Amino acid sequence: MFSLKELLPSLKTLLSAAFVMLVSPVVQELIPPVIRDYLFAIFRRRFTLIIKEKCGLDRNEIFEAATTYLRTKVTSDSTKCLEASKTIRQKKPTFDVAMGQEVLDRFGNIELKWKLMEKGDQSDHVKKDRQIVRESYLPEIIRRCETIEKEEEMVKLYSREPDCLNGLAWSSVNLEHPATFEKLAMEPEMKKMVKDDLDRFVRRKELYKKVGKAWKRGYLIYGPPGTGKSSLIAAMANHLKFNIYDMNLSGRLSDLQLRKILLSTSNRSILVIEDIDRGADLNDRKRRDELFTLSGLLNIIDGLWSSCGDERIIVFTTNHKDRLDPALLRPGRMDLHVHMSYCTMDGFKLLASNYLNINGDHQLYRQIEGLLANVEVTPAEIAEELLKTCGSSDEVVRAGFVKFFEQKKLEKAKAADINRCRVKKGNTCHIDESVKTEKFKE
Ligand SMILES: Nc1ncnc2c1ncn2[C@@H]1O[C@H](COP(=O)(O)OP(=O)(O)OP(=O)(O)O)[C@@H](O)[C@H]1O
Repeated sequence: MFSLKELLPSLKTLLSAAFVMLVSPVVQELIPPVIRDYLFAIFRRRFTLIIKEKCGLDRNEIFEAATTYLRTKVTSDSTKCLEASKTIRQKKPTFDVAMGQEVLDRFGNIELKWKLMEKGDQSDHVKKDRQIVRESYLPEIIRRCETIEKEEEMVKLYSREPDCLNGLAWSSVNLEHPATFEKLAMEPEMKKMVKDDLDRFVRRKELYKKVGKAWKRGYLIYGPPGTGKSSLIAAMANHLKFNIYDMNLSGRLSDLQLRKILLSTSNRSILVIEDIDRGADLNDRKRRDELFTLSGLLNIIDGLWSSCGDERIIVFTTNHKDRLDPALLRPGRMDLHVHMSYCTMDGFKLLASNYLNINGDHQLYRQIEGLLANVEVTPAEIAEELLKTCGSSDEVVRAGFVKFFEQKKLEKAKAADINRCRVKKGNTCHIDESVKTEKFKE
């Protein structure tokens, strides 16, 4: 499962930053410096535009677009100090503006100087060219940023930082989860159904408009831990190139706060609410402390998204579908219910092809088929086992799996024994000592 929190940079560092853009008319290179300085002094019409990273609690889209846009500028010779980074999965390094470094840009006949600064380190200049910057240059940067993101096929993962601003602000990292539909072990028909459903959904803007329906789609993904629910969400995001918003519902949130959080999510995104069964108390929260319920949350989302116009996806995940509020399962609430099952033989073959490059038939399969029929194992467990033996001989892989399944069978027998021994007394469960087997007395 991709851990959302670990990937995030400290929000405090980010909040302390702002781009400062100094704007002035371009002075021709050909003019001798003395005259140029003189002209500059006369026609000085510079102004400073401060672009803070946050608009109150919300993300500042211009700041984010500027960061992406300036990445395409900082490799020029004029930039002396860059910040370089490259994660394992990135094909090439990324160069960002370093704190305090100036970056020059031109737009028509105006010259722009960008600087990333600590908050508070700002100065004032005379106002002019403001209109061009505001009405042409900044919209152009946002447009270019969209193009860059499309070309680089960047998918972002947004999370709420619980310790900062009461968890009302989003911060993002690039989603580098490698999951794709092709690599996902799940029922082939179900996989096809989800993929086709997504493709159909994004194609149907006009239809949604025509019938007066909000252009949104809801998925409930359910199944035991380790069956690939998070991997499926990452595969969906990678397939559509949609950003993910991981809506962690822990902590107290009022309707108003919830609205604020939801309003600051962008279009073409997947809003994820994981493990809704864990917040089982969400079902009756309203009655207890006037906070939202899951159904209430869906109502808010319906209301907000009806007016946003662009495509949105919401995904709920749960390990226990049976524990959910029936209001959530009503037809029309979630458009598609997706079951992620224990590993099947098809799933095993796909994982073996991913990890061991086994394609087509293999002698290992006949033995595994028999073993899989008797115990429930998750794709995560199989993947872990394959990782251990990956690169070894067929014999080592086979022996590894025989041992693995024996262990699983033993665990299953143990669990069955314990279940048999359990007797319910009032609200608590006890092991009935009289029927406890020798094996478990220790
Ligand atoms: N269906 C699958 N296909 C391929 N790999 C899988 C699958 N399920 C699990 N895995 C592997 O196991 C890891 C953990 O799976 P994942 O976090 O997606 O499961 P989950 O169902 O979301 O679990 P949880 O309910 O605990 O959040 C994945 O990173 C992947 O390597």
